[in-house]
Amino acid sequence: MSSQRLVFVTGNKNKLREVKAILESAPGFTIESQSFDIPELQGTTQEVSRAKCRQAAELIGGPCITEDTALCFKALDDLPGPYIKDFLTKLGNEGLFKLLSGFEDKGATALCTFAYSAGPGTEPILFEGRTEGRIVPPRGPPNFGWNPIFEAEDNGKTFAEMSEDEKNAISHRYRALVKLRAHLEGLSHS
Ligand SMILES: O=c1[nH]c(=O)c2ncn([C@@H]3O[C@H](COP(=O)(O)OP(=O)(O)OP(=O)(O)O)[C@@H](O)[C@H]3O)c2[nH]1
Ligand SMILES: [Mg+2]
Repeated sequence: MSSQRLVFVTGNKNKLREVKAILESAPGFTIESQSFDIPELQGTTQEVSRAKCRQAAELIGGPCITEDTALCFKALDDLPGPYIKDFLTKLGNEGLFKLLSGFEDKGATALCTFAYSAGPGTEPILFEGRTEGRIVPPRGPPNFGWNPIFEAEDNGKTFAEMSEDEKNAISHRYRALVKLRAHLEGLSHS
């Protein structure tokens, strides 16, 4: 069976590794990457995702996917949300945990939004995946972003305490990719 080639535009090597592991685990897709750190507008997660993918399609000059990850704290009305990268860079994982020290509710949602553009000038289509959990003092190796402070409801472990396969079976990224894959498989059969 021939596989469909997809260009994933990202500046993040950890994301690329997880996307390849999830999408290339079964025949159907081959992922190539282009490394660009695309400027991200402020707005809702959907506005940020659409703008990022439109710019990526212009840069690539063809079909592509992009991904935007948000970490939403329930007590903070879903902030930091799409601004998590800056918050993590400035506060670190300890600081992010302390942000919630004044609140009983440590609940959080990891939200992944993939955007697919068929090429420059076409409107991106969005695919969202969510993992519910809570923010805890860091546990596990600090190998990727805020993995050590996000404890998933599914198994009570932080993302950092999980093996790659365990994380990739329940993650926000996996749940969004299931939807993207179904969409692309539909396209290739029509
Ligand atoms: O612990 C984590 N587990 C994850 O599963 C995960 N996915 C993303 N992140 C981090 O959250 C911010 C998102 O920002 P982001 O979506 O703009 O990513 P990015 O700028 O690194 O890459 P890209 O925009 O070039 O694709 C960045 O700090 C990422 O490192 C994660 N941290
Ligand atoms: Mg980014």
